Amino acid sequence: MDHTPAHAATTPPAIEADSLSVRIHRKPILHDLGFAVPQGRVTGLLGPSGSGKSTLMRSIVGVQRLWKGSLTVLGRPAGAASLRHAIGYMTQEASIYRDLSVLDNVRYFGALHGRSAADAREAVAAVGLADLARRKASDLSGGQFSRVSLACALVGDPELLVLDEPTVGLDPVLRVDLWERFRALADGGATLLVSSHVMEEATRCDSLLLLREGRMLAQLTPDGLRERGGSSDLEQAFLGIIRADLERQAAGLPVPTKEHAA
Ligand SMILES: Nc1ncnc2c1ncn2[C@@H]1O[C@H](COP(=O)(O)OP(=O)(O)OP(=O)(O)O)[C@@H](O)[C@H]1O
Repeated sequence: MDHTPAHAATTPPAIEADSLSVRIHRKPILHDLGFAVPQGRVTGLLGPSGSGKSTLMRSIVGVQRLWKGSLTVLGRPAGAASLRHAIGYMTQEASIYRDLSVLDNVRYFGALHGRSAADAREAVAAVGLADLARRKASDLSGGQFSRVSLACALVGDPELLVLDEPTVGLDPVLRVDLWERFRALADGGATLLVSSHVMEEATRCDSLLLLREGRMLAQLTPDGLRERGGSSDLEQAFLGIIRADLERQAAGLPVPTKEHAA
């Protein structure tokens, strides 16, 4: 199904990177990335463990210092103070208050964005925690805990949602519910950047960014991935692209870093 909104071709990208490099403790982590995340769509950020997904997300939300290149988010440099209310960010390690209830956590984050108690209840329900709204966060399971964190990112109704592995540890039914919610948010105009290890989730995205060892292997659609990777199975297709990249490296050919497809 084509989820491309009619305005997508004419609107500027929500996120644009040009020759972006990041070092941590002088160690190069992201290498000369060039890509564009379209507005009002769901973009999946996929890559093996350690490929740099979280580092890239931290760069986008403005908590990671850039070394070289540029990173523009909603038309402003990443990290600009004015972006604070426009971005919802869910980290891998849930950052919520353990001594507050589920609802109070979400109300607190909602209040920072001027949202009402009703908005907080709605966000709690959206992540399937309505029955546990009064439970203290410290008494939740790991999966429930991370869902509170997701509700905190959703409650501000931000223009851009950056979600670092939001479906890890969730049962399949809730996983499907959440992807439907992400789709509805994008249909309403929000931009979502969602990282995942699970290639099956890539089918739910409009656009995919494939990272490996800090380099952008490709930016394409799920169909483009199947075609370029030579398999209808997305996992196999990703492996096909990695193999082709390794062969290119072994042959001493230049390594592509910039992708502006999809
Ligand atoms: N604070 C740090 N100090 C040193 N190296 C770091 C630091 N943070 C990240 N790295 C390194 O940067 C690389 C990318 O890490 P990152 O967490 O961005 O990957 P990831 O794709 O999100 O991995 P995962 O899927 O396992 O969460 C890894 O090699 C990691 O060891």
